[in-house]
Amino acid sequence: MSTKEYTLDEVAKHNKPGDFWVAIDARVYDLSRFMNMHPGGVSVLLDPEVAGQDATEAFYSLHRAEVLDRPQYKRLQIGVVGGQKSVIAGHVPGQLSQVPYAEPSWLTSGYHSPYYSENHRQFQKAVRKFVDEEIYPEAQIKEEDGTRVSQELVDKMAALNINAMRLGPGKHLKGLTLMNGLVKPEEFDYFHELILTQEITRCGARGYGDGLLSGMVIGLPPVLNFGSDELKARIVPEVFQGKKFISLAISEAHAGSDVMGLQTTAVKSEDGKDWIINGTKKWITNGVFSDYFTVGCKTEDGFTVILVERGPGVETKSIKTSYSPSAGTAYITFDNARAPVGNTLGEEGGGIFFVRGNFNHERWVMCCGSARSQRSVVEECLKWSAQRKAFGKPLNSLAVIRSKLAEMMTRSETTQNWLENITYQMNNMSYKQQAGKLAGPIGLLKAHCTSSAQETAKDAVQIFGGRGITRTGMGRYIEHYHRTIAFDALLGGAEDVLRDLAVRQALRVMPKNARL
Ligand code: HEM
Repeated sequence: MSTKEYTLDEVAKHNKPGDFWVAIDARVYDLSRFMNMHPGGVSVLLDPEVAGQDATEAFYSLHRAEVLDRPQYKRLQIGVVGGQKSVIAGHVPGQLSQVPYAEPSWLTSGYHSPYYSENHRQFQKAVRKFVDEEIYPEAQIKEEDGTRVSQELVDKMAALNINAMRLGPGKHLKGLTLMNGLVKPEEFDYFHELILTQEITRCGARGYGDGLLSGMVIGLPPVLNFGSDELKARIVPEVFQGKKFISLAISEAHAGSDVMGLQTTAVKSEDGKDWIINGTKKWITNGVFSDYFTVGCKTEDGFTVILVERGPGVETKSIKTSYSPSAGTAYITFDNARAPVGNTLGEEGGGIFFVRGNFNHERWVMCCGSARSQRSVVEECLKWSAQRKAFGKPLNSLAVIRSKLAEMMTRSETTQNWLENITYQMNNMSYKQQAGKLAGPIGLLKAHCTSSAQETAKDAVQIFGGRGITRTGMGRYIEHYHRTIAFDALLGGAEDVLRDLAVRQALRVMPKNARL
């Protein structure tokens, strides 16, 4: 970047087509050649208040700050304005946002929390830096072009054991070096995992985010918890190391939340050595590029979960959903596909219990993501309503806008605070206690998260207007959020089903002698 100094008077001399400069935030840009390619056209630039002038306000009311970080535009800068300092705070990788409500209170200066230790804080810093530098840039590209996460990034995540940490605390972390030794495996808890999930969510690329091995997050725990020792020794390390990919294959065209209505069958071969699997699975995240599938099947004794390896009889094809194909969402067909009986996860016929248990963790992870992305929407709306002028005043001078902001902030804060309470319970309960006591609250929290997220998405589009439905430019985050918000509300159980689950669980423990 050139640091050659110019005065505003010098800049003002270059105000014609072919010889055109502007100053933006104390930096001088030569747009002489670019102006004919400018996506916003030439005429806006030739406005006497822009041509050769300090166009900072005009620029930031029409472009995201990141535009100037793109390499092709960075090189348009020829120097700086002498005696002026750049004041616009763009995003600095690894740093916390200073916008109110843009960070959870535990990360906001002057606030306190009983839940997070100094180690959590160090961990958050390291994860944010990694996400901002390594994941965020790739996420923006791949969400658009639809290709899957790069092997290079998967390898970097594996080197820090991020893949293993995304499965939460537990024996699977034993002996691993986590985040270059920042946290000891035995000290890693659900708050570390919450941090990891929330930091990754900040990328704001919903399809790519799911493509970033979320199939592993939900598909590997049944192997870890219920696979034979031989199976675990073979599968788990190669998945953690990012050499092989796995997904959870439960839902079908015939049934989603109604797990007992599934139709895929598994019968034993004549010699009793193999399962023979027939049926289909739909909406399987990461299925397109998975090597392994944790498959829910109807068997003689009920519902059995089997690890099926990609091979003869297993076909996957991409389903076009409203988010990016980089998620690898698949339709899967099993036509006489085989899996050794040793690949049975848990007891034959007993699959429903641990699939339900597995759902708790999956839903909690989704709550972590939902709470964080709502917060990012609040930040976008606070910034936009401060910089956008309507009727000669900033948008936030309108009471109706402030009222929407208040609702959004409330929803974002309630979800995070409830989530932290549940996370604390998880830290202090055994897996079995969690399955018994937290299925209802987690179901309720997830339904709350996703319904409030949908309200927030709707409000954000109103605040951003046309930009909220435009895939590029100022509203791109909001457009994406609004387009993809329904995913959270469906994946891992539909809202009504989860609310009902919570109420039924509460009714089960109602004291028989309770009276008004
Ligand atoms: C370094 C200088 C500039 C660069 C690199 C630049 C680049 C861009 C780009 C990439 C877009 C497409 C929309 C987006 O991705 O955000 C755009 C749109 C636009 N630009 Fe610029 N621009 C520059 C300066 C200016 C200035 C000084 C004005 C003055 C008013 C201006 C007015 C506009 C307008 C009106 C649009 C259309 C916005 C919309 O569709 O909402 N640009 N510009």
